[in-house]
Amino acid sequence: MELVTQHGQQVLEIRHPEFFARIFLQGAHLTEFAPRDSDNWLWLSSAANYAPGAAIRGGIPICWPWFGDPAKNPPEVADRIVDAKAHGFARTLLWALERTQSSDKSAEVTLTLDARDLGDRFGDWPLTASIAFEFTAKTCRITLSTHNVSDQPVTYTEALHTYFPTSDIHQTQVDGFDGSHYTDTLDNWQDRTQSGPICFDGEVDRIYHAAGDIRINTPEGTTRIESNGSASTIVWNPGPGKAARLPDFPDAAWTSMLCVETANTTSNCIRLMGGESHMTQLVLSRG
Ligand SMILES: O=P(O)(O)OC[C@H]1O[C@H](O)[C@H](O)[C@@H](O)[C@@H]1O
Repeated sequence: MELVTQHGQQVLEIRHPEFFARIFLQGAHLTEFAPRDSDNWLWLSSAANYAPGAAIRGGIPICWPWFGDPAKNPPEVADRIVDAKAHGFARTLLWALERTQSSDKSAEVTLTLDARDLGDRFGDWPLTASIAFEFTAKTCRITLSTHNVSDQPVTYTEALHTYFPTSDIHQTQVDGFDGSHYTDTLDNWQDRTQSGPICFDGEVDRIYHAAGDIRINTPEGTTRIESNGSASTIVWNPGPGKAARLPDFPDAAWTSMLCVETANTTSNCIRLMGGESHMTQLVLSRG
């Protein structure tokens, strides 16, 4: 493992005989995980903005301590938000590298963020976050832990906003939500029920009130997401119109990516009593 400078940022490169991974310390942002002889399991925009304070388009941005538009969050979350950007502040701040460890089979990296250190500009969030990455030749396990360090209840929302590649979004399906309820944010936030696999034909932006065992089937094969401690899943593809409006996103790239986000949001927000913690985990595997 080596800390290097890339695009003017501190980046931890994990060069293991069995796999390669790259984590930006800003945002504790994993942009690449590739077992030996494999492509990157994560999609990364060729037009990504790596400037300090910008969110990298691709990989796994950490949305914390709120997901999405502040105004769409439960009042207990929205009331704490001072810096009214979408998806919280964790994805654009520098995390501390807490621990690294590797063996002949795996590598582990832990980074932390203490929201009490940030000052008034970010509001009153008496929370600490830690993210643990565990890589092997066959899996990528990510655990986001949140701890309420105060003696009062604190409510937050979150997402591990994973970008996946596909060679053709029209031949891509997401399995695991048949019969699940979701909120269609593109249709007045109406509640609907999924029937069969999720298919893509233009913009999709949905909050599924379900999680668990998910399969992304693309022409290249199947990626599996197992989640724990997550009760929401966001499924997003910008379609041609939104893709053209996003500055860090090539116009045609909506056909070669999708996001399936391991989350706790809207009515599945997490309310931590003083001293309590919560863990949200995803495990990626292929085949
Ligand atoms: O552009 P960003 O702030 O990174 O957000 C990218 C996307 O994230 C989520 O998936 C939301 O559901 C989308 O509505 C949003 O467009």
